[in-house]
Amino acid sequence: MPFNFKRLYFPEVVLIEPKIFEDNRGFFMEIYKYSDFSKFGIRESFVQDNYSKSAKDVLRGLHYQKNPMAQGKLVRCFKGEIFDVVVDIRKDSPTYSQWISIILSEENNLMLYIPPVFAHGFVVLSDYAEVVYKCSKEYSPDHEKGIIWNDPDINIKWPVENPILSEKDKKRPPLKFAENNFRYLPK
Ligand SMILES: Cc1cn([C@H]2C[C@H](O)[C@@H](COP(=O)(O)OP(=O)(O)O[C@H]3O[C@H](C)C(=O)[C@H](O)[C@H]3O)O2)c(=O)[nH]c1=O
Repeated sequence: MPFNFKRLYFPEVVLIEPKIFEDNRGFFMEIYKYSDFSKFGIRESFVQDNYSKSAKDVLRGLHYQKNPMAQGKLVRCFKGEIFDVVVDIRKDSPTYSQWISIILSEENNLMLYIPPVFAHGFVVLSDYAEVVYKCSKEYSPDHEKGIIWNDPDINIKWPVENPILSEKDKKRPPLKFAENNFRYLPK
């Protein structure tokens, strides 16, 4: 099995370590394979790939898309290092408004699977970070929503005090006013 899957504190969120094949030329790794992922329960088909480059201290997030365009994401940081954050925004979830973080980096090659009912964001720790991620639904501006990065009700311990944000992200609402119809469906 070329992947090692590990469920995190939110059991729906999965950390994936690809198997790296190194030789005198360099390295090779599979970064997604439907048959292995679906065996582990990640059965979503991905329909869009995204790629962003950000400078140090840039914070992108917290974002999600509303149903029926809610996006599952498979996130990788292949250049640099990011502090990646996932927030449970299901109002009926026992872990509602809680958050987890993981370092994704060029060094650790880790990937994060985030199901559609979580908000996602990251802040860049290295000089630059390049992030690619697969999405299980296409981008839909009409369904695109966000939550303010420093919402006191979530209280994320970001490792960057004054992050660089888009104008749009500066004006995101707090979680309590964030529109979503996600429901908690225990595994
Ligand atoms: C997300 C997206 C954006 N765009 C356009 C819309 C804007 O004109 C421009 C920048 O978009 P935005 O500022 O929303 O990009 P990010 O802040 O990197 O958004 C992403 O940041 C966090 C980390 C996420 O998890 C989401 O995948 C996504 O929301 O690209 C598109 O054309 N297609 C897309 O799929």
